[in-house]
Amino acid sequence: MKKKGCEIEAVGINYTIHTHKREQQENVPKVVLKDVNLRAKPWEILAIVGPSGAGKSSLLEILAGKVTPQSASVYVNHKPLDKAQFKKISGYVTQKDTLFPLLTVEETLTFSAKLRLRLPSTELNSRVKSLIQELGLSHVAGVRVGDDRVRGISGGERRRVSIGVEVIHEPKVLILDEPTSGLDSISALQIIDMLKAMAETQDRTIILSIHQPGFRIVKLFNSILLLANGSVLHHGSVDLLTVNLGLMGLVLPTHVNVVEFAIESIEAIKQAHSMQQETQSQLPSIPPYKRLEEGETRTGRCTLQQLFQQSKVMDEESIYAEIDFQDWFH
Ligand SMILES: Nc1ncnc2c1ncn2[C@@H]1O[C@H](COP(=O)(O)OP(=O)(O)OP(=O)(O)O)[C@@H](O)[C@H]1O
Repeated sequence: MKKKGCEIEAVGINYTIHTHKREQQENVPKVVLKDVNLRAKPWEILAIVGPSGAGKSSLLEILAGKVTPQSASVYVNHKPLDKAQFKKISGYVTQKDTLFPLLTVEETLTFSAKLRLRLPSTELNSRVKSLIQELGLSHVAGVRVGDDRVRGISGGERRRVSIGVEVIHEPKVLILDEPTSGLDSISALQIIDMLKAMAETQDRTIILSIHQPGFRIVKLFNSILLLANGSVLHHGSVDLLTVNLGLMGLVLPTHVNVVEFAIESIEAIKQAHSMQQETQSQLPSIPPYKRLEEGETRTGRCTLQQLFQQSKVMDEESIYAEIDFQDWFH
């Protein structure tokens, strides 16, 4: 039987908020997201990265249907998103754990199961037990969750419980805001490892945001979306990010992972973009950038800026296909 999954595609997300500052009479508009496009595939992890304030949480909130932007077209398996339907097939784990501190791990998941599933109690209990095992929480099943004031399970275990609450109904899409925030590197890796297994074994599409992922975590991501000031600077594989940075003259230092390096180099990337835009405007022979469609390839010349934009929709195979690299170096 063919495996089923959910491909998510978002096109043209624009989101502006109006903030009110005490000293100002009027609301001040702030662009949070600007023309954001993304694609997330089943069995894969798409990681949204970028400096603080880049718009990561806002983007996830929009994808999870919690916030409505001014414009966006979201498709699930090439069909326009139906919010009510999407709620049933997705889970959204917020950055902060919102759990009842006095309930045990098992009670917490049972409570969530009763709310979300209409199953006879024996089936419900067995679902909870198998999920506890999958989450690696068997050793603390009977321990209360706790919080900052009430001693309970560890921070990493609490994150797992939060994920468990959102996957009890076996959603095809899982959206997580900073699932590793506040965790040590080992616990963070264990969480991403668990999510990777959830993506690969359960046909799940995982979209998460993350701050400063370590080397071993970065290796587990299938795709990266680099955001800065609400704009996408890269959308594609980790290897493609390394290639693109290299083309901009940004050579990855040894012992620094590419995501960390890209975030540190945001200003240089933006500068390279604007230099390319300038060059482009002075070269009328270069055709204006046109977004490539699936399966379409481009022939002839291409500026660095165009290449970088193309990386939002192309994968490694096609990027090397028919681009004349010589132009950039002469
Ligand atoms: N409801 C809001 N009110 C005021 N400002 C907001 C609101 N929502 C988003 N913003 C602003 O929009 C920008 C993006 O915020 P967002 O939380 O999405 O960024 P982020 O990349 O997730 O940041 P962090 O990594 O620090 O969590 C920030 O400048 C933030 O202050």
